[in-house]
Amino acid sequence: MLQQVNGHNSSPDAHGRKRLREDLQEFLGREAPLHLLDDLTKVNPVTLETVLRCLQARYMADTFYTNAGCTLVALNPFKPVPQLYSPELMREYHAAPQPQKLKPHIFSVGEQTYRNVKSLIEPVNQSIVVSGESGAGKTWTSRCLMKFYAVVAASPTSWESHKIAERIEQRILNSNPVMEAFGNACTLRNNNSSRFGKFIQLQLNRAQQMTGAAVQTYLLEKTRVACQASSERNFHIFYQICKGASADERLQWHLPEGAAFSWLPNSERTLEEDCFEVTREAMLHLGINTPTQNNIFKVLAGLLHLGNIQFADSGDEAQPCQLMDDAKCSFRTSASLLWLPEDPLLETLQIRTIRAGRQQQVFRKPCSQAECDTRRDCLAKLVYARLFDWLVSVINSSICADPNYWTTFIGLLDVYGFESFPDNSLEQLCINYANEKLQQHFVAHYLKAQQEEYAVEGLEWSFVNYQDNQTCLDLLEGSPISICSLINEECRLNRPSSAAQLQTRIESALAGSPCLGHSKLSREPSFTVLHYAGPVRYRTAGLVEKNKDPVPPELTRLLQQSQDPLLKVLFPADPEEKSQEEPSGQSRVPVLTVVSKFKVGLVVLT
Ligand SMILES: Nc1ncnc2c1ncn2[C@@H]1O[C@H](COP(=O)(O)OP(=O)(O)OP(=O)(O)O)[C@@H](O)[C@H]1O
Repeated sequence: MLQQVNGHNSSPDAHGRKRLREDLQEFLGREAPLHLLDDLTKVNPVTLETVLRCLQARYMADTFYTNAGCTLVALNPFKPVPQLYSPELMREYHAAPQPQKLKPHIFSVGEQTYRNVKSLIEPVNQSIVVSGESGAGKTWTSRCLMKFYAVVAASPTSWESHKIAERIEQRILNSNPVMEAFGNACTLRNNNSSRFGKFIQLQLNRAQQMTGAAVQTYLLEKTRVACQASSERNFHIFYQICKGASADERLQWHLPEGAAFSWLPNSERTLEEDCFEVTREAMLHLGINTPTQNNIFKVLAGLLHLGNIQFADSGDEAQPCQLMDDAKCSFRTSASLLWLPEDPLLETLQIRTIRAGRQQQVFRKPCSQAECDTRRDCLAKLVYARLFDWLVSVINSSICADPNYWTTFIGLLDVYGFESFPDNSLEQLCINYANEKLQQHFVAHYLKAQQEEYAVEGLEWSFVNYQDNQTCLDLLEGSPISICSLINEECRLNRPSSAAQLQTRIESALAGSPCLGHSKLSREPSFTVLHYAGPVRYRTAGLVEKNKDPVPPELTRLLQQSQDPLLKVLFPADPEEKSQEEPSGQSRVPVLTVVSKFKVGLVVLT
């Protein structure tokens, strides 16, 4: 954020403050209404108040887009706005000699990006970064841009190629409802919150027609399958099948009306996202036929029943925990829907196998009640995450163009927005880390672009004190010690460590960072990061375990035994696989943690 323009110092003296106040009064008392200012660079003086007053005035006048130099600020109208995204308007921006001279709009950004790809002698790929906090409207905006390109980048010549293009565009648009059904959920901030990040590559041929697309996803919040914060929901698809299944399907999937599932909280609330038919239709267009769809929904129903399985404490460490009486039916139903043999399923949930010693002897250790629950949850997360990845690959194979048929691309980046909940864990840490990276990228490129523009125009300028978030990034990912490295180290050392010890380690090793706040008032062990968008308190309990994301090999092997056609694809038998019993305490564990994988993804992205 620029803090000084047109001669106002960032830390003015008394005289400077008086002048700033006068200028502020003059600006706010101007005759020309504030809502007519369509570029925030015309706001003078630039203060938080003047910028917000300008945006507020435009919002009140139903004007939701405002330029800020080369950036577009989009306000979420939170209501349908007629004609704001009509095909006629798309064509108007597309046909305009200078779209940037029209009213600020997402279509203006879309069109300029399109022309940037087109006009250059050497084709150069372009990307649009859609950023903002959760609920700001990023997914909506990305969807609008995809619709825009589906209209303007489709100008085939013959009728036949017109039909082909239509199919491609329609398929690309159909990827949205499918990915949202499986990857979005209702959170405290947003009824349709994306629980994964995505980068969509819209592929263009030499004639600038859209010939295909590819989707890359980042870090699906798979923990949501088995654990939902209060007042939040599981992924939409679970509600869709429970609410939208026909009587026949209910019978097949064992989903009688009014059945209670502990992994389906707040199902009495009906959202517009509970649209099963739309998802099915879109899946069909993407080439996922009805039998395969039914297979997917049957497996999901199996996971819902799995969530109703409870174990009773055995009271004796040497004895496995047994199923609670009222969970036996859910257990059998789940086993049958997942087409898994009952005894091995039960045993895998109850008993851990450990290899230890020189001879790599195999020990079988009954799990505690809590460990049984963890293994049950792990099984569900494993199935759901593989299913999601498989869907993305199916979508890609349906929409991706042959590399010979495209030369350039327009990228749309829609990552999860900045999050701060009462309870924040590894998911929020990764999400907010990604947002810090984007913010840094944005600031660096925005200021660079502005300076280049000023230089071309021969203007003299003086930038001071823009909000640099490097110190926060150093705290999160810096070398040699950062929050990420400390959490990774705990995973690597694989030593028993309490949440309180992790807090102490972070606080002492990173005490010098101005971005590490104190969580003195917090009862639970935690640490606070002062992000560019505000402070967030992260609970340390469970961080290391989530970062390891351990999958007991017995669970994978069990799923490889399934006779279900879909699970056979998701968990193919691997004859080469070495014996993979859980390593004993002294053995090395894989160092590829959730955080390190996520970091690699971010590096590739930026
Ligand atoms: N331009 C718009 N016009 C009308 N409604 C909108 C618009 N943009 C967003 N909304 C409304 O706001 C809701 C939240 O928007 P969206 O899901 O795009 O947020 P997001 O930034 O992607 O959030 P998250 O990071 O949680 O995924 C939408 O479901 C929709 O109801």
